[in-house]
Parts: sequence; structure tokens; C-alpha cells
Amino acid sequence: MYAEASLFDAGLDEPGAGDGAPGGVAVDPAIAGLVRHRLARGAWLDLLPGWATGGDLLERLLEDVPWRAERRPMYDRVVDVPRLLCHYGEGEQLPHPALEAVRDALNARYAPELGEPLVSAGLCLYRDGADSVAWHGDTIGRGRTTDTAVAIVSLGSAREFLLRPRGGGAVARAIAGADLAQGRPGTRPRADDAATGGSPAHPGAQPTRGVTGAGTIRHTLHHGDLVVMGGSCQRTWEHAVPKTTRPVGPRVSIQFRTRGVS
Ligand SMILES: O=C(O)CCC(=O)C(=O)O
Ligand SMILES: [Fe+2]
Repeated sequence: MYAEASLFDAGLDEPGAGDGAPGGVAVDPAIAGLVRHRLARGAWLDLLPGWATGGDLLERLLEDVPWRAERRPMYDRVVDVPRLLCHYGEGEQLPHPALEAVRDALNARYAPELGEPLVSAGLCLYRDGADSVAWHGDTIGRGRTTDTAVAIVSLGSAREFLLRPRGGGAVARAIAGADLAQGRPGTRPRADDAATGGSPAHPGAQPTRGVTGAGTIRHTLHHGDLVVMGGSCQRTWEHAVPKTTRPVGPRVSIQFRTRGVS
């Protein structure tokens, strides 16, 4: 499967599924076009825009996943977590067969490199621009001390995904800026970025990617995009999905992780 470059419809091989099966999503099992960006401090970021598209997987997940609201202590209060969650641990059936096919395709590419498979899936639902995730690394468990990978498939509305070196650092800023700021074909601002900002080439559009003066990498994740954070990324960098005042619809993020990482 890994070597094939043809597209297949993940989930369509399942019993009872057929053309137009609910949730069928097209992914290229070869994950062709994936680009690795080396960050400072032994971290890397793999990006592939538009990997998982087509079908109605987003709609299926919005309806079928038993989304849960959580509350967490913060300082002296308990606050609502600003997104809905559902976690599928190792061996648990995922909420749609298409997700199993996506995980299998990721494992064909990443398990040999990691020496272990991605086994769990954490799902987050950002209902609108008021939902977010604050700066953090996925450091519960082994991610705190060892290299890991977290592969994220983003469905639905475009949202900004931010990365910054933990604690700042000029070296990280320089290296990250040299690589990620260049962009590449296929990562230009898209139509749904319109009315969000401005650039000479695309009036009213925001750059898909950039590095701020403070060393924060800003990368817009669009429907179907794949981003994989690897190496030391969870313990030497932090990531966030900030709130936005833009009128945005729901976004579902699916994070595949290795054993013992969350
Ligand atoms: O929304 C995303 O893609 C990131 C979510 C995240 O960082 C997390 O749940 O740990
Ligand atoms: Fe995270």
C-alpha cells in the first residue's frame, strides 16, 4: 500500500460501504508531496496540504462522535475547556472506518521511522472561533522525556496553528524562519482566507504561513491538511490554536499518537 501512488477511498472497503459511502475520504496512501521542515532543537514538522479530502467525514464525525465538554482546574477556579473532546485509546474502535484507513496510511509511512505505530486518536471539535487550545506541548507521558510524533489531520474550517520554541530563543527563530517562511507551491493563501487581512499579491488574504518577529510560526491548517510534529517537538516547542474573531465554522482535529503519549 505504501508504494502505491494511486488514490483510494479510505473506508470504502468496509462491509456495506460503496461509492459515496458516508465518510469516505480520499487519501493518497503514499502521502506524496509531504515536506519535512527541520526546526531547531531536534524538532521537525511534516506538512502536506489537502491530504484527506472528499466525502462527508467531517459531517459524520460532527454527528456521530460522542463529543464531551470538559472542565479543568485553572489557578483557583475550574473552567470550561474551550473545545469538545473524545479520545480513542489503543485498540478502541475509531468512530469511522475512514479514520482507521487514515491511521494505517500514516503508520505505513511513519512506523518504520518511529520504530512504533501511532495507536491512539484524540479528537477535538472547535465549534467556532471562540474555541481554541492554549500554548502547550503534548508532554503527558513519554513526550516529556523522549522523541515522539503526533500526526494531526485537520477537517473543516481553516484555523491557525502556531508553534514557538519553548522559552523562546534566537537560534530557533533563525532556523525556523529560514525554512518555513519560504512557503512552497500549493501552500498559497486560499479563497477562504479572504477578508481576513491583507497582502499585496492577494488583497484581503492572509499569508498561509509566516514567522512573526517573536519567533512564532503561523501556519494555517485547511480542510484535509496533514501536519506531523516529530523529534523533540513536544518538549522543546509549544503549539496552539488561537481563538479568532473571524466567523468560522466547525473544525475537527484528529491527533494520532504513539503509545504512552498524550
Ligand atoms: O487542534 C489541533 O490540531 C491541535 C490540538 C492539540 O494540540 C492537542 O489536543 O494536543
Ligand atoms: Fe497538542
